[in-house]
Amino acid sequence: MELGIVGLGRMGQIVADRCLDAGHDVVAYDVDSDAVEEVTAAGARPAETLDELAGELGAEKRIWLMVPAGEPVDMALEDLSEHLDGEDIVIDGGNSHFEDSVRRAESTEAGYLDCGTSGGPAGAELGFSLMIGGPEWAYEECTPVFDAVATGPDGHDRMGPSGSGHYVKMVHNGVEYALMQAYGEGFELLHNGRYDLDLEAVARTWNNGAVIRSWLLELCEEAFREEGGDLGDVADHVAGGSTGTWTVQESLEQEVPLPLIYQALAERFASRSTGDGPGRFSRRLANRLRYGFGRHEIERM
Ligand SMILES: NC(=O)C1=CN([C@@H]2O[C@H](COP(=O)(O)OP(=O)(O)OC[C@H]3O[C@@H](n4cnc5c(N)ncnc54)[C@H](O)[C@@H]3O)[C@@H](O)[C@H]2O)C=CC1
Ligand SMILES: O=C(CO)[C@H](O)[C@H](O)COP(=O)(O)O
Repeated sequence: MELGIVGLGRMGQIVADRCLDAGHDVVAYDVDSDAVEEVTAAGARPAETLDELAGELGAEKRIWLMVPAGEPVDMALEDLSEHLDGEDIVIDGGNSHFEDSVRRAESTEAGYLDCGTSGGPAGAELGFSLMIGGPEWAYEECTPVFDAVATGPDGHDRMGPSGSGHYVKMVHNGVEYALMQAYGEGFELLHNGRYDLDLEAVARTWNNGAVIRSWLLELCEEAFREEGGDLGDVADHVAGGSTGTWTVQESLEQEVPLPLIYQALAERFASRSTGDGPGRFSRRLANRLRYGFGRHEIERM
C-alpha cells in the first residue's frame, strides 16, 4: 500500500519504519526537514510540503497524521483539504480529543479514522496497540497498514463510529494514570516503611509471576535499576495531564464515578506546586478548615 505520513517525531518515525519494513511505500512530510531526511534514509520518499505529499500519492490517498493533538491536526487537514475527496482516507494516530475527531470526520470529504495509539517508543520493535473509530470501509481498506504498525492483526480493531477510537484511548490513558499512581503508592510505602528493601529486587520478583506483573511494573524495575532504589535526583513533578483531564470530564458528564483516576490526576497537579512557593491555596484552606470543624492543629509554614 502507499501511505503518506505527516509528522515524523517519536511516534511517526515508528509508523514509517514499520510500514517500510512491511513493504509499503511511504511518502513522508514533517515541518522539521531533519526528520524527513531520517525517514528518507530508511527508504521513504520525501515531501517538502503537504501539497507535494498529496501530489506524490495516487488517486486514492491514504494519509496518516502523527502530529501533536490540537491545532497541528486542524492545520494539516486544512492544507490537505483541496486534495481530498470521498475515496481518500485520513488517519489521525495522535492523542486527539474524541469530540475534535467527530468534528473533523464530519467536515472532511475523506473517510476519517481516529486511531488511538498505545505502546510509545517501545512500539518500534513490538508494534502498537491501535484503537480505531470511523467508517468500516476505511478501516478495512487500511488493514494492511494497521497490521504493519500494530503488533499484528490482534493489535488493532475498529471500536465503532467516528470518535470511538480516541474515546477508548482517552479511557486507556485514565487507566494508565491510576496504575502509575497505584504502583507509586506501593513503592512509596515500601521505601518509607519498616524494612530496608531493594526496590529493584521487589519489582523484579513481582514481575515474575505476581498478580500485579505488568509492563508499567517492568518500567518501575528499570527506573530503580537506572536511578537507584531512592530514585536519585528524579523530581516530584508529574507533567502531562490533558488526556486524564478529558477522562475525568467525561466521567462527570456521564455520572460514572472514577475515584482512582480523579485522584491520580489530582496528584499530578499537586506535584507541580511543591517546592519553594507557598503551595496550593486549596490545601492551605483545607488545613485551616480542619481547625474550623475539628480543632485539629494548624500546620504553619
Ligand atoms: N510519545 C508517546 O509515547 C505517544 C504519543 N502519542 C501521540 O502521538 C502524537 C505524536 O506524538 P510524538 O511523536 O510523541 O510527538 P513528537 O513531538 O515526538 O513528534 C511530533 C512531530 O510532528 C511534527 N509536526 C508538528 N506540527 C506539524 C505540522 N503542522 N505538520 C507536519 N509536522 C508537524 C514535529 O516537527 C514532530 O516531528 C501526539 O498526539 C501524541 O500525544 C500517542 C501515544 C504515545
Ligand atoms: O498516550 C500516551 C501514552 O499512552 C502518551 O505518552 C501521553 O502523553 C500520556 O499522557 P500524559 O502526557 O498526560 O501523561
